[in-house]
Amino acid sequence: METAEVLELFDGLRVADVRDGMDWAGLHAKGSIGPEVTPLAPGMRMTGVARTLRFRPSEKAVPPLTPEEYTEWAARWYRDIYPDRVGPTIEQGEVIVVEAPDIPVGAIGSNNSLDWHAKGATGIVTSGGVRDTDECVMQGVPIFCRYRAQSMVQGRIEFDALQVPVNVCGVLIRPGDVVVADGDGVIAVPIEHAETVAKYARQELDNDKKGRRAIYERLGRPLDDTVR
Ligand SMILES: O=C([O-])CC(=O)C(=O)O
Ligand SMILES: [Mg+2]
Repeated sequence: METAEVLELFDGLRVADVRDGMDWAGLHAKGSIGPEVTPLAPGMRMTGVARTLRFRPSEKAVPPLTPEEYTEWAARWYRDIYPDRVGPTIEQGEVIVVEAPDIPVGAIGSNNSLDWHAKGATGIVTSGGVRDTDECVMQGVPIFCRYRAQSMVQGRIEFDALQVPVNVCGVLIRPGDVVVADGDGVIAVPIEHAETVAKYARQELDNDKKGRRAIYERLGRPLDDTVR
């Protein structure tokens, strides 16, 4: 299925609707990432097709270096050990899904998140940490993460793999799966179930709109997009 088709299928669906669609498809135990992964700021939401990335802890010792030497050494880490492999590959409508080791590193920051968004990513989800968070919130690129972290990657984590099945807090996400995220968290839909899940998610959303619209009308409350 083309990414544009997936985006159309899931357009406007809330995480709650997609969760319901997964249940209708018999996938009760699948897809929902736990409440430890949250949006960086209220109101962030995204839908897209997964492009996956995995980082791993580094076993390399940081040698004794002068601050001047450190500048060169740190640049080399980006060049040789932690190159941005995902940036050049991003296509419009993708969510960047990052499996990161459980160590306090801000592998996602205001720079790479904005760059990936400019290249077409609708947002980012990571099992790891984010830094520059005030700037990330100001920039408004949807980011869903498990924690905030201060440290840079050098001496701590390495690039491991691109476009492999990843584990995000116990949920398997494969390249090409559908990822939907909003204030309720993040859910991943196996691409082979996308049509069925979206169909019944839409049924739930339509029913919900109808029900809430009737309450709005009873209250004389002006209609908004959530009930139209
Ligand atoms: O440099 C990094 O790897 C993370 C970061 O702070 C940014 O992208 O702004
Ligand atoms: Mg930064």
